[in-house]
Amino acid sequence: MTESVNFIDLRMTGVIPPALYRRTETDLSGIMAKVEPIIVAVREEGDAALLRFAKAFDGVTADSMTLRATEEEFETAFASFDPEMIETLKLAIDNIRRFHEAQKPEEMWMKEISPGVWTGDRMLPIDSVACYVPRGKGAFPSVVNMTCIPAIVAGVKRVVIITPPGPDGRVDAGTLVAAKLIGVTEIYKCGGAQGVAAVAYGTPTVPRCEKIVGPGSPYVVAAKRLLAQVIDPGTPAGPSEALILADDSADGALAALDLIIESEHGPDSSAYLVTNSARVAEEARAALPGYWAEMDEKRAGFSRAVLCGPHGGIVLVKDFATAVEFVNGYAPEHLEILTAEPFATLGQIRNAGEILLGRYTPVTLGNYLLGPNAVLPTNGAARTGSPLCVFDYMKRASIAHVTSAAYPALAKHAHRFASYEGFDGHARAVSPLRDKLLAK
Ligand SMILES: NC(=O)c1ccc[n+]([C@@H]2O[C@H](COP(=O)([O-])OP(=O)(O)OC[C@H]3O[C@@H](n4cnc5c(N)ncnc54)[C@H](O)[C@@H]3O)[C@@H](O)[C@H]2O)c1
Ligand SMILES: N[C@H](CO)Cc1c[nH]c[nH+]1
Ligand SMILES: [Zn+2]
Repeated sequence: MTESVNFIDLRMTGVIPPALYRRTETDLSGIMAKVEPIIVAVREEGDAALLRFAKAFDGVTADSMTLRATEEEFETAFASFDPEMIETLKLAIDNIRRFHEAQKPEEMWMKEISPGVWTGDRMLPIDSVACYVPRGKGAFPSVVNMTCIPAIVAGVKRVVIITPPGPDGRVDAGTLVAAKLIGVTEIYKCGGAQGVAAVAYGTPTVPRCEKIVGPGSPYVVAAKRLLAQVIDPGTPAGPSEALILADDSADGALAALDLIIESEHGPDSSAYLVTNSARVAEEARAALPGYWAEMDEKRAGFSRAVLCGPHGGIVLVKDFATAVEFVNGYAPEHLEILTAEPFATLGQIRNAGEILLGRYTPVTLGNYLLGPNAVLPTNGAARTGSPLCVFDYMKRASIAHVTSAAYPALAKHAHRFASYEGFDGHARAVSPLRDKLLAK
């Protein structure tokens, strides 16, 4: 491979070309057209359609496949699983659980906001959630952890996993082991659009769920959009992306090592190193080919496609303020800060899904085991959106109580308001008519 990394030198201009903020544009219109009949088939034929699509799209060749993972599958997965990897999963699960427990709100709060007026919020878990675990481009026990643990911490009664089966008709072993360690035992072998439709409508085997969370292929994204009136589609999480922000204190070779992390997910990912240091930029440029040469061929291919293509590379800017402007304009999913004073830099960042501070906090740690959720807003959604968290599995009801002493003054104002808006029934409910009934 002779491609060279995309090197964007903006030192002569303070202007960041808007094209640099773009991610891969997945035109979903063609996919939507393919997904519609899949959804109809699942709604009308249920399990039979799921089994047919497993053969067609997941290459299942097994003669018979149960749609729900069996106890035997869990046991086989555990028996063949590397014990050291179980240790690692346990460490990740512990940290992720502790983070989300710390994040969990009080079940209820109430405050007297004016004399006799008590108001607050009550938080309750949703009844059921389907956690989508992708399998097309790899195995993702990490997604099991990130989607199921906050659900359990939130107190969701029914947590199920849906995931594409392998050609052998079985669930990926890492997914089975992580699920069991967390305490999730309902896993259904349906991926893509058919999986989303199954939990949206329910089938004889797959339960209907209130909400679906987790990243997936464009088929999953399209199905979530089409079924948004039937199932809560949660925050969309698209192709992975990261920015590495470095100043002149950074080691360019280290920055390059971390630039590769999210670029290896797939050719649809995005990743930039942005720096005001020509030395850091040049060191990173020089280091990349050596790293790619040492990597797994498929992953190196994805990384090269990203960093030598239109959605990745090295951006060299004239000063650090412009580098920060680039970060805030881009609103990355993951941001790693490699500066002399990362906590001082943090104060300048307004838009990022996850902010990792310093050279000992690479994106890889955040992806797997620090605790904060790695299912994050992508494609600039971090401007307004937040990481997946316990709140995504809970709903909030406002609560209020008025004392008899506080009622008369409030009723007078509410009556005036209702009359102004022309709501006679509203007004009568706080009129002297009520006073008479209250006095009975
Ligand atoms: N944000 C995160 O936390 C995170 C984590 C991991 C992965 N990701 C992203 O999630 C995505 C996962 O991609 P994946 O491919 O592994 O997902 P996937 O497992 O959902 O894709 C496979 C499914 O796509 C469907 N499909 C494939 N070809 C089809 C066709 N021709 N017609 C109809 N359906 C078809 C099938 O149902 C199949 O089961 C990637 O973009 C990755 O970057 C994000
Ligand atoms: N980078 C993904 C989130 O954007 C998380 C992940 C899982 N495995 C590897 N990476
Ligand atoms: Zn990753």
